[in-house]
Amino acid sequence: MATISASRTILFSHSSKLFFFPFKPSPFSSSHIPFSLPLRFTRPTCTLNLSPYPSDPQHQQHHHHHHHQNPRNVIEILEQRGLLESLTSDALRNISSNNIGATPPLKVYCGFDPTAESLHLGNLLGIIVLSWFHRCGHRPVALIGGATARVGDPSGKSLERPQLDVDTLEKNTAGISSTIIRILGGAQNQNLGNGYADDDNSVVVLNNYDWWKEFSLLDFLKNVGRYARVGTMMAKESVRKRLESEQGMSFTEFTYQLLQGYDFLYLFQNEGVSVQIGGSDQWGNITAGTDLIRKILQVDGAAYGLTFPLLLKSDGTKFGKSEDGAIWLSPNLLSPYKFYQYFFSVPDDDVIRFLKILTFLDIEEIAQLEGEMIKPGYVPNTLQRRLAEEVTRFVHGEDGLSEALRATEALRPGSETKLDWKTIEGIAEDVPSCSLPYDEVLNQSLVDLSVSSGLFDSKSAARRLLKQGGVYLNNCRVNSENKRIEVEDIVDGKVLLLSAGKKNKVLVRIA
Ligand SMILES: Nc1ncnc2c1ncn2[C@@H]1O[C@H](COP(=O)(O)OP(=O)(O)OP(=O)(O)O)[C@@H](O)[C@H]1O
Ligand SMILES: N[C@@H](Cc1ccc(O)cc1)C(=O)O
Repeated sequence: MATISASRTILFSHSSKLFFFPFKPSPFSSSHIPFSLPLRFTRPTCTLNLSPYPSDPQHQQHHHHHHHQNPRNVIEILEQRGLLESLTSDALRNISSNNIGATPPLKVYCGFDPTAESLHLGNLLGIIVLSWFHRCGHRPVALIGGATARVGDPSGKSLERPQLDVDTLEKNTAGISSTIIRILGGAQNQNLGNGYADDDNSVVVLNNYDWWKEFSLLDFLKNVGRYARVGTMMAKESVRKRLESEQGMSFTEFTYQLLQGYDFLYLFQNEGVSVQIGGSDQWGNITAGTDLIRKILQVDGAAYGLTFPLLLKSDGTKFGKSEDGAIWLSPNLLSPYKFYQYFFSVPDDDVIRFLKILTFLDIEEIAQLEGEMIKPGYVPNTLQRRLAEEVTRFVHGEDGLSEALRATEALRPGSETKLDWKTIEGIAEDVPSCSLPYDEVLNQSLVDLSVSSGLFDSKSAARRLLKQGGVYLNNCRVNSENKRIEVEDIVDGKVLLLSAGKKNKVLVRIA
């Protein structure tokens, strides 16, 4: 919670200064005063593997020599893994080779509109691509679209987005920034005080509301709108599609591409950002930015766009938030256990593709795993387990992964893992549950509770299984027929888990 409220205060506390025009010609000028202090979150080098190789130390050693001799290019890596759809210019390949001394690091940005409380698996691709740039020595910048979320991106949407109120936007912004910081910056190491600690590992998080809130309509029309051609704007897929639809398109949504376009120009000029990345549906908005930079700043070939393909399920549908069962990245909306389970059960057909796109495992190692999959004696779900571990660790950290593993083990039929509150919470949704008042649980006989909680239909059935040693309380076998519930049986004073045999479980919550 501390993280969320801290980043929230800072994200909204800037007093932006007025816009100044004309634009400065050089994006790399160091004399500019930023409109607002960006947040930089630093993590120590020891926890972040900045090499384009996996975190496995053996592998790193193995590749170390080769790595120095033949530094790898982030664009090649993305291409190899199925993470590259389009580039605005092939010249980006040349300037993005691994920068050990050779070329200066690039600043790369990806924007996220706070239209939901949490990011989802589709949005994770942007974070992963930012992380690949980071691992190859470049600087990632995450932009929260506090302003653009008020307008609504028509890209890939057949209907106008609903208007969000300010409270919702702020809540969403807090949630999304804390996720990005947790994943890319390491929340426990965030450096809230001295914003400009400019070391290699810092992750910058900005909010575009900071520059849009003071921008007057007349200034916008004069300094941005004048350079945008309506014909070009109408030709964007996001606009064409919508104009064909019955609902049409509002002027507000029509201007979205110029807001995102100007963001790129702003970041290019004030933050030295020269690359924008996004899903393939963002192509129109990204090129709006490179166009504005060319026309307004009169610089050619200095700003680049890169898109990645949308992540699809094997049935061809997109991972998003609108359909049910969204894979949320926030542990408040989807427990690390559930998140882990999702990847543990992906079909064999998807697992290799997902390992390439969603993990940082070496491509050679993935090829080797693929080979094992078709060998006789392959234990089903071995690759899924690896996938689930890697993705859960990246998104929820080592703690989140062990929480997921503990819950998985606790739910295994016949498990005897000792249960703590966190583990029980993690599995709660997967087990039927009931609520009973404290005094109907404490001092009750286990036989009575097994019936009142719905685990058994009758006391005689409960007694029979108890005698056979088939009844478990919090995953421990109960040996006495006369067992009564004691204070310490109620985990954290809130909950206990009853099991009949290896599979039937019921969670008793204190009402
Ligand atoms: N499945 C995906 N694969 C890759 N990128 C995605 C995916 N889903 C969303 N994105 C990226 O994240 C951006 C933000 O998506 P956003 O959250 O606005 O929409 P969504 O959740 O995809 O929409 P929907 O509400 O239709 O499910 C998209 O513009 C896209 O670039
Ligand atoms: N339009 C992007 C978010 C975004 C917002 C502002 C930007 O400058 C860049 C990207 C999306 O819908 O995901």
